[in-house]
Amino acid sequence: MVRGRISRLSVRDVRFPTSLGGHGSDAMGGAFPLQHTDPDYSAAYVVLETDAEDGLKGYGITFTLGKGTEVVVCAVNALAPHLLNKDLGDIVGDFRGFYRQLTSDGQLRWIGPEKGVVHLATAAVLNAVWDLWAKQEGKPLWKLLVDMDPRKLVSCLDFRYITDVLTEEEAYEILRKGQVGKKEREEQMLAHGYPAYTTSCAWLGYSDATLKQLCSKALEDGWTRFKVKVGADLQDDIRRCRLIRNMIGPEKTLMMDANQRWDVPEAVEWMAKLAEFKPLWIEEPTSPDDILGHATISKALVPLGIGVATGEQCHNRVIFKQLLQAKALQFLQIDSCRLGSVNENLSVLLMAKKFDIPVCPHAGGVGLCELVQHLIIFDFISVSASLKDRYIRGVGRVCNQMETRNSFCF
Ligand SMILES: C[C@H](O)[C@@H](O)CC(=O)C(=O)O
Ligand SMILES: [Mg+2]
Repeated sequence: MVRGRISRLSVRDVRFPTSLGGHGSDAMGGAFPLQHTDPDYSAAYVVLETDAEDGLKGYGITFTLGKGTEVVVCAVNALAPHLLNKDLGDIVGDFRGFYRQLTSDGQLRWIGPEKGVVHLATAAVLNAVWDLWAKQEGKPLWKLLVDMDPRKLVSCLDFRYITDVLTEEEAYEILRKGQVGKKEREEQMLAHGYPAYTTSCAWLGYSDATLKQLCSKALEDGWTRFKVKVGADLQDDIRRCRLIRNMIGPEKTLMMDANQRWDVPEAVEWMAKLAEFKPLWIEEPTSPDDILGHATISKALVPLGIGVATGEQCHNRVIFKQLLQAKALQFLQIDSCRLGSVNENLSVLLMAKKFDIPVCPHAGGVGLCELVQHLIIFDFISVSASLKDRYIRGVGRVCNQMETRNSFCF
């Protein structure tokens, strides 16, 4: 039973100096060889308190990089009046309405709508609401979602702008069919976790020596799927991809990530040169807003056996809808903090199911690995019922499989 009135919303600017070690570096940003040298992994960290006696708090974040956090914190504070003094029961009782209320704020909508800083702030705030709801129900978020009646679940989602590909009734049907075999899939997740890959050995700013050392360690730890950053300098990419492919051998999976570095023809030409290293996908080959550009790249890379993955900077469900309609991606990468929290992420999971495209969430940044596992475990148990071509991003810890954990955020 949900209870309490939101009595306090606080938001903190949390930063980690990851740039000092080149962790998180990619091909976007300053000119080569500088690259994206200053990604300080950060989060706008929201805490919700209620007047209920249980003392439970809701924790929500959105992932940011360094000083961008200041702007998101400001946007979270601007959204706070929508939550303060509201009953949690009223919020989750009409969650679609509440999502609409936040994304339609008359003065904030102009700097969105449903995109950019204001949408990142919406994600942080709503992530905290979902966390609080799950905690009050005494369940991890994935379990709250898995156990929820499909009618109630679809009532939390905003289908505005996507009904041309997915209506509420179709979403309900997907979830209704997903009830079959749910128990077995839940047991499978609890016993074995979800397949995972690592990016931790091959950030662009790492020296070859660091790459080798981290890759050996990852192999020792049992990892079998590796992502390497590419896109700044072709000869450098060829050397690094050869190095990593030689180390992992021909059977293990290699993914590549260009972080939006290329124009469309350049992406195709560049990837033709990296095809010998057999990447499963090229991630973010060009601007995240260029739907038709992604479609062109996808089409050109099919004969090379390379898929296109994108989504970590995809604004909202509308862009994902068009990426799916345009056959512009083979791997869909939701981001738990860029889309409007669980509400909007679920609508994208359901569209991906309809288009039969595997979802491989973006993670790795502060808190993202924790958040996305709830979404993807729900996806497996209640929506996709498949692990084919689906991988979650892991950091450090357990190899190849993300274990299920207890809370949504921390
Ligand atoms: C700047 C970030 O570290 C970015 O490179 C992350 C990313 O692309 C990924 O995790 O994938
Ligand atoms: Mg990426």
